[in-house]
Amino acid sequence: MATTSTTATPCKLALIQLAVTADKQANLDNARTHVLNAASNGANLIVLPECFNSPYGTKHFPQYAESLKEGPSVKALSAMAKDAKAYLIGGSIPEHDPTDDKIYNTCTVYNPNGEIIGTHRKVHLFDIDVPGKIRFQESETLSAGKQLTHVDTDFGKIGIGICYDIRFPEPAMIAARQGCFAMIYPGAFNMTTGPLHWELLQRARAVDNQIFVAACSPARDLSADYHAWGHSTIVGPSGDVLETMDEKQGIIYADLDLKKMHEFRQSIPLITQRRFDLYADVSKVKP
Ligand SMILES: NC(=O)CC(=O)C(=O)O
Repeated sequence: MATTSTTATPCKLALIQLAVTADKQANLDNARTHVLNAASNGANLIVLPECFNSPYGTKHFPQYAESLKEGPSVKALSAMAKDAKAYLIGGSIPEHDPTDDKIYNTCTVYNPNGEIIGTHRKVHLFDIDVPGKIRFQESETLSAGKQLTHVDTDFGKIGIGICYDIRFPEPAMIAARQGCFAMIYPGAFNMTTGPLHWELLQRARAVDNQIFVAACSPARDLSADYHAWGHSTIVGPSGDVLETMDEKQGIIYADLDLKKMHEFRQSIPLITQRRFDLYADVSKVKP
């Protein structure tokens, strides 16, 4: 297992639970106001929700999709990170890739100079059918990403997933074993799966891997087609909820203490107790 640094810069994480509307420019402006607000409160790692610039829905994705090179959202996010002088995990946006003419659910990540340091396309599409509750088929208009994403920051390495990606333990396991100290998921669970699984999955990914896990949702809008659960949450490496919130727009903060994470890993030393003679180390399996 790769080691996670103990001497990294202190990290103050902010999750921004944004109220998303049908007006893309208004969403970008609202994101900017909140990112600068979080930075003025000392946050140096700031996260936006899944689909923060568009309503969440398969019919909306083609309409709101934009190219990362030409579209307004990447430009706006880059300026936000630069002006906030903070790392920014830019939620996700419907991305149109002109090279293959496909649409992806894509998260872009920026350093404090406003440069893109990572791009994650949702790798597990949200295709579910819970009779009488919710049917959602992202694959009607979206294509799946083809790679896992880890970004290097002054705090250490961070793994990125988007929403449904959290249901699959392997990406978090691989990230932790390759030295990431956190997994961050912009996400938008709903009124059926939110109460059942939102917090449980974050705590599971955290406690299995002894890493920080955070998931950042849009605020709930009962006038929209899709009702987000909200409850953006930050979980510590022992599976403890550090901060959480209700369904309304707002910001939560937590100091991510890597020293405490390493102390906890020494108390319960899963890292040295694994039995790779009995099961595979997925972080080493060749695709
Ligand atoms: N919206 C998602 O991608 C996932 C979700 O809501 C769930 O897994 O539940």
